[in-house]
Amino acid sequence: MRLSKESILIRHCDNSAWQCADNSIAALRSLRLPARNLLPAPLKKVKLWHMDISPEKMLLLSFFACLVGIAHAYIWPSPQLDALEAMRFDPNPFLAFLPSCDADDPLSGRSEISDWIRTAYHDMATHNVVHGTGGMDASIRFAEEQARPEDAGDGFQNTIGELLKFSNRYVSISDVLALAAITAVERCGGPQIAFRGGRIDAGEPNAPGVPEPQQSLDSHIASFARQGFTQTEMIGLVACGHTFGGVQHAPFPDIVPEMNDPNNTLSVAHFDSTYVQFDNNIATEYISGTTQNPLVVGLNETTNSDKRIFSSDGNVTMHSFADSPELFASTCAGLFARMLDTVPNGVQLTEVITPLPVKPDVTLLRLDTSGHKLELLVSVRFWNMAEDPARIVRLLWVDHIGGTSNVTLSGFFTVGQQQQAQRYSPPTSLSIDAAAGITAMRFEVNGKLEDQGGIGFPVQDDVVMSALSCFIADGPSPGRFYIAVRTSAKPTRVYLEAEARDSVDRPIVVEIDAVPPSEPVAANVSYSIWRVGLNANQTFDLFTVGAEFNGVKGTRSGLLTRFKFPPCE
Ligand code: HEM
Repeated sequence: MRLSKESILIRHCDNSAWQCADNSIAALRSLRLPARNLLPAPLKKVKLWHMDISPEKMLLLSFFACLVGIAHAYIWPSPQLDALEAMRFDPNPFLAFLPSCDADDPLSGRSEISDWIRTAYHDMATHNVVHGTGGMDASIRFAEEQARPEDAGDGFQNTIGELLKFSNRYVSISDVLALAAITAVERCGGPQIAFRGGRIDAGEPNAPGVPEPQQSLDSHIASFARQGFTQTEMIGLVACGHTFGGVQHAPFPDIVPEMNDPNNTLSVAHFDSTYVQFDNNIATEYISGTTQNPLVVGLNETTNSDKRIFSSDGNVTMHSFADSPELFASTCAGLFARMLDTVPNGVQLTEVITPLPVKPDVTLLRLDTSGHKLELLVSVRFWNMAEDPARIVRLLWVDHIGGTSNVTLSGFFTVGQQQQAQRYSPPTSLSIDAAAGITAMRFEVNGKLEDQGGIGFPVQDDVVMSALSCFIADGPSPGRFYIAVRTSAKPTRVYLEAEARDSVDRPIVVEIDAVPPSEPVAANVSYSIWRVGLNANQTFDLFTVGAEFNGVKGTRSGLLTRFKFPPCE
């Protein structure tokens, strides 16, 4: 196996073998290999990614796995997909942060999760399907957009203020906004919604384009058409969104009067009677004539936009929603997904993020202070696996000289969103002979091998952090950092990739070069130590290790925090 410069287009294997053939044809074509015996089928580019295995092997594995019906989410590791998958499924600060479905302050009448859903819609609604501009790109974070009458209210500012910090180089601000809306719907009684990553954050505000309540039905139909939705889909999307929240007096005094209600201090007129829950009451109450929706029964007919929209097809769509909560839920799942996947031209979303059945997590791989041992902090998560104290899980790892070592894993506990998952890890970090190193991991579960269909879980130990690194808590410098470079590897550059933000808050990476040792490295030493050259006031918390080989750059570690190292003396 060697580092491949090829990029393979692989499409997630759904359920059918022909779909898989589709994927494999795409991959074959990308490799310029003949695909004579396969039926041609429409191809869709989904994701470009680089693997640490030869593309030919990857292709064959993908194809045969698909043909025998083994659906795979993606091949580990893939830094972006790993990060998106973890944010979607693992317990993490983002999911822990999301509030409950109840009103943020039960007496305010307002609910935070509704803000997140409305924020996602307003971000998307600038899309122009003809020109391919606007869409889910987090342009709603710009004060200029928020100041427009079409974006009245403080919900956008609040949402961005709360969620922006969860974005990073792999999960854009707009990915976070999309996932927040999805999680809000799913947690509050709604259907599962497909989540893709890969949105790209705008560098400036988009052209205006969010519909407003006082506008005519014709202009709303035209507006949704510009966004890429038919009239029927418009009715659906508005009903799906307006199953949450309501209209607040402060930004819309002409629609909702001051209520002077101690149980609704912000004077919010809700769209339905269950405004913190996803259900079809928005439709049943509308059809039964009991609705209090301020955009249906508001005193000012001009601003009754929901009334005009819902009745625009003779109430056919709303009747169908009222008759079937299941139809409403499945329609909303599809429409929300389309809304969130509406992106500017040129943005290539990932495949739908599904949980990896077996997912290692290399928290840290570093050379110890003696220079003779590699310390590996690793765990593995098995998705949809029930608890079983009698289960025996082993980690086997392969080294550079053809040896295999193993350790029995323990300390499992239940993790995961939506389904049961089990995480196993060695009792302590593994101490690996530095000369032998590590090239790949495999797992054994009650004797059954888990190795990604034979390719194993590759580990790169050519450029790793050195345990000589240390952090400074409060100082102009974040610490002193050293990178260990395997003597057999000949990188042209080695650097830290520090997480930072650009002038418009987009996550970026700042490369900080490391310098090689000035003295020649002794022949019997496995790693040379490179020193990272920090400028004054160059601060960061999160970083990865980067290396360049003959002009090809690659990230060599998971996201590390400088606090993983001891304080500097
Ligand atoms: C013609 C189209 C639409 C119009 C005119 C419209 C209008 C409004 C208005 C005036 C509000 C009150 C905002 C506030 O008081 O802060 C609101 C709230 C809301 N809208 Fe829409 N909307 C439309 C479509 C949509 C769509 C398609 C979605 C989502 C799919 C959506 C989701 C929401 C949500 C969740 C709220 C509640 C916000 C909260 O309670 O904080 N809306 N909408």
